[in-house]
Amino acid sequence: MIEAIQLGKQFGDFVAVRDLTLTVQPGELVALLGPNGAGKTTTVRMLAAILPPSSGQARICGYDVVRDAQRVRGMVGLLTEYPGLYGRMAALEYLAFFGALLGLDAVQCRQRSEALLRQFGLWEVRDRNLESFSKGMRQKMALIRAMIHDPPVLFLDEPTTAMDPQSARTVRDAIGELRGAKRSILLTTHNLSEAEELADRIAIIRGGQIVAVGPFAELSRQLLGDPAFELIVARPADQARALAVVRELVAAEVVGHDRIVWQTAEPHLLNPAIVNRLITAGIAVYSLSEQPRRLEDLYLRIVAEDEAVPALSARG
Ligand SMILES: Nc1ncnc2c1ncn2[C@@H]1O[C@H](COP(=O)(O)OP(=O)(O)OP(=O)(O)O)[C@@H](O)[C@H]1O
Repeated sequence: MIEAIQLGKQFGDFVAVRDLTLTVQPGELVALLGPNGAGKTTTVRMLAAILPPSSGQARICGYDVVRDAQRVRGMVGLLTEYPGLYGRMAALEYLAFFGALLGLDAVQCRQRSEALLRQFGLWEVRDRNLESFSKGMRQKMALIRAMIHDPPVLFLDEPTTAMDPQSARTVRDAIGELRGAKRSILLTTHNLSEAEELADRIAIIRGGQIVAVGPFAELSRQLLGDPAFELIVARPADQARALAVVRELVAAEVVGHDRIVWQTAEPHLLNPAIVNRLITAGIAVYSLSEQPRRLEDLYLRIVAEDEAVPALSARG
């Protein structure tokens, strides 16, 4: 479990992280999102006991990141954006070397290396030097390295940045596989669809402060309002009449050239009524569908705010 309580970091006069309170439960993956310079990496480095906080507290599985820093480092796995790997070492050899640095028993380390290399499809290339690996393979190796001591907490700092789509997919699938029942994972990323795909909860940080936290669906409802629906008529000539029919029941607008859009908290009552009226008016419906909510809309809404928005659903 990861716990941050009013965590803060100052570099000289500059406040990089302020009053950050966040919990990641065992078995949970939380995505920490925010613009460049928002304080994501600084937060991760404090939580991983690499950088001492200026204020507040953080605990990893109950151990304080300052008082028990050494123990905390043994409990976390950290994947950074540009992990340095020793290119002249073979994959298996590298894991043995790294495991020894972490004080792992050689036999256990070898077993765990084999299991992870097999899990990530790298067992066949275990004797190849890492410099011959593709970017996706290297990032998978970095993930295996972060996992070699089976840490209960994993920090993934922009794990797929600057990767081609196929390598990013491979790494994303690997992250999906790492979500053990008991592991807490904190992921920072600029890739919003990645966060949407992987995260149980989203935390958005801006100017060093968390401004929203919660499951995506919950934050969407809070910030983007009621679900939105769009209707397309089969014959373009019917559109003006269809808009008038819909507007008898709900405020609607035309979006793009052919979509009639409205929001409602009671779609199960309203939408059948709209369809009935359209049929009675002899208007053929091509489609009626719910507009998908995208994390990008939510993120831009929050991050683009000029004024500080109050913390939302701070179920830290
Ligand atoms: N060692 C340091 N000394 C001074 N300022 C620092 C230091 N490390 C980070 N900062 C500043 O703290 C702020 C937060 O940086 P941080 O790297 O945590 O942001 P980030 O959210 O990870 O950004 P990005 O998305 O660009 O990686 C930035 O303004 C950065 O310049």
